Amino acid sequence: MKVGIIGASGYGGLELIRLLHNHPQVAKIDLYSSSEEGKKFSSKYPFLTKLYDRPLEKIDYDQLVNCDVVFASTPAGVTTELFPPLLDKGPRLIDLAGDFRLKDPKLYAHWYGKSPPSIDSIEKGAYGLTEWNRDEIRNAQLIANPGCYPTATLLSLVPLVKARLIDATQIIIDAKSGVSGAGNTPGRMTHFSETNENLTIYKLHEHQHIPEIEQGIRLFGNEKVTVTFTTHLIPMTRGIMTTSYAPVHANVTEQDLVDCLRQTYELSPFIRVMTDVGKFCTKQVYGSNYCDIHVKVDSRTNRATIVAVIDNVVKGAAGQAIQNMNVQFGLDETTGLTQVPLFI
Ligand SMILES: NC(=O)C1=CN([C@@H]2O[C@H](COP(=O)(O)OP(=O)(O)OC[C@H]3O[C@@H](n4cnc5c(N)ncnc54)[C@H](OP(=O)(O)O)[C@@H]3O)[C@@H](O)[C@H]2O)C=CC1
Ligand SMILES: CC(=O)N[C@@H](CCC(=O)OP(=O)(O)O)C(=O)O
Repeated sequence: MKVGIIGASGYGGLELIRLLHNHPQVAKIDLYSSSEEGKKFSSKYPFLTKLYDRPLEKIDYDQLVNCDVVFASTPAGVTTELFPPLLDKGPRLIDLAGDFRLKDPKLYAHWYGKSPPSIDSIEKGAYGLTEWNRDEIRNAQLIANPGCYPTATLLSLVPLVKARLIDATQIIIDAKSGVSGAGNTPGRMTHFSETNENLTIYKLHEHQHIPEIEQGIRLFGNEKVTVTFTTHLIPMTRGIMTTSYAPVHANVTEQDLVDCLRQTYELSPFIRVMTDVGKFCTKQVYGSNYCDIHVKVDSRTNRATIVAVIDNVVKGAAGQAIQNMNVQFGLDETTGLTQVPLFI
């Protein structure tokens, strides 16, 4: 397969390169840049010396149409323009940004503050939460890869909502991310001296992933809800933990929740449901495509605490994007994604 990566120099792009490099079905990876075309990639990133010494290429439709897959890992708004002319021209398109995730263009305009793509192109896109949408993903020309926070949140909550085990109207999600989630563009929020030894709550009640989470719960869990969702920046590089709280319905036990999650994900190689854990942490998935889920019911309050961890740049971005590519090309879902987590 010939693969093109637009936004190759960003964090999502670099992670796509790292994972696709060892993908047995990928023969060639073209690296595109909107600002540094012609620059030798390994002079920008010396860690890629002897691996990617060639120059970055100018974004060029004539070249892109010859790819089997084009990934875009670009800021929101870019693929709204770049992708529609490539639709139905040959390559499968996989977008790591938010442009095509929200089915209602008014929601995209409101939460991202940008003009949405055309309805036609939104409709051609499949929401790429692999474990919940394999059939659509398999046949879609365009995949809207989920946001990092919605990935962890939806994977852990949807089975319990769908089975009507928790009260979805009362869900509260407390989420935390490492700073790589903000990408490699320097900004005040990720400045070392303001991130190190610090904990920041940000985009309070304004986070662009709120409508994506609500849409996912509606589409896959069949419940129309509004959620309380808060995001925090943690002084670490990779990792997301989402901690969700919801009342359990009458006569539902902790074992019912565990059984529901286990049965739902029995055939999903990247979802691990864990019980009896003394410690549950982001490092247990670091560098891997796993999403680990842990659930416990507080018998005093009758509320469930549902925790999920992912690596934001792997399962939350590049890894899930490659998992979706595997589904599209009829490959085993785990192809190229069998990395053991880097725990120490
Ligand atoms: N980081 C993460 O954990 C996650 C990120 N995402 C989403 O994935 C996307 C990429 O994120 P991330 O890699 O972190 O971001 P980065 O800021 O690290 O990289 C974005 C890249 O996009 C390219 N770019 C910028 N402007 C344009 C343009 N106008 N046209 C084409 N390319 C452009 C840049 O490369 P160049 O200047 O060379 O073109 C840049 O390297 C974002 O939409 C983000 O929200 C989703 C899930 C998780
Ligand atoms: C730590 C941090 O800043 N994380 C980013 C996540 C970026 C992302 O996944 O957002 P879209 O793909 O929806 O643009 C944020 O909270 O906005």
